[in-house]
Amino acid sequence: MTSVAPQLIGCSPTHKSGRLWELCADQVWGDWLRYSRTQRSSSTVKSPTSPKAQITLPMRVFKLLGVETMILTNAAGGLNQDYKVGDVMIIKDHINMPGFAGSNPLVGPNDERFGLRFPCMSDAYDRELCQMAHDVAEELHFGDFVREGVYVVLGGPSFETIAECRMLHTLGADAVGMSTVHEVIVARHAGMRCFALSLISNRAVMDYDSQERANHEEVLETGKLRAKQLEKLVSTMVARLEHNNN
Ligand SMILES: O=P(O)(O)O[C@@H]1C[C@H](O)[C@@H](CO)O1
Ligand SMILES: Nc1nc2[nH]cnc2c(=O)[nH]1
Repeated sequence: MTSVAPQLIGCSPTHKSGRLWELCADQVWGDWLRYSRTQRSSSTVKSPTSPKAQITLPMRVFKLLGVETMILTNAAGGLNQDYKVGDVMIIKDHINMPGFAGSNPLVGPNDERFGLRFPCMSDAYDRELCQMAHDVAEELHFGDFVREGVYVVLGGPSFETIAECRMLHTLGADAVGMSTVHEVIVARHAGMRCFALSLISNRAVMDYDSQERANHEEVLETGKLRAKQLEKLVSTMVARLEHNNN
């Protein structure tokens, strides 16, 4: 899901134990399966066990564990021409491109225990947490590589064509990737606060004369270069959140 593991906030060490995780996953998963079997036998309602519902199941498990705030990270290609490889983008908003074609993790029967049938997404990324990230970045002297922008998700796993990159940039996206948005939609549906960062691991190729080619090796290399600083940024935010909660 992410190049740097998603951070769990507000969870005691016991909560992170594998066994408890399995129990919660079993419970949620079992409920889903039972529910979808009933729905299938009595109507034409779509099964909730779509791939997107499956990959976002951990968000619901986090919710059941009492997690209130989600911090997610990803690697993304930079569409914004001012961005450099190694920049870190605070995600202020997203474009759910698969959603335009009806692929949304919430497609299927709505489980009212988690949230509304039609959840709002205009407040998907918590503004207070974005501001906290800017403040922490300044304090850590990371200001010169921390940005804020719009993330667009595509289905992957192929990287984009030049025409696609140009189109995405025109649509208002600053970075393009393959994850995070589905998790944020499910987390917001369940009422969790969300904050997300993109590491700009490569430049999206926008020019037919360019010799640049998106490749996974560069993504991994950039991830290694910034890992320590990203860890510092996120762990400082977590400490501040814990302090503010006490
Ligand atoms: O952090 P994510 O998982 O979004 O990373 C992107 C998608 C692929 O895993 C990888 C491609 O290089 O980067
Ligand atoms: N779709 C997409 N995902 C990425 N993940 C890291 N870099 C990229 C990219 O250029 N495009």
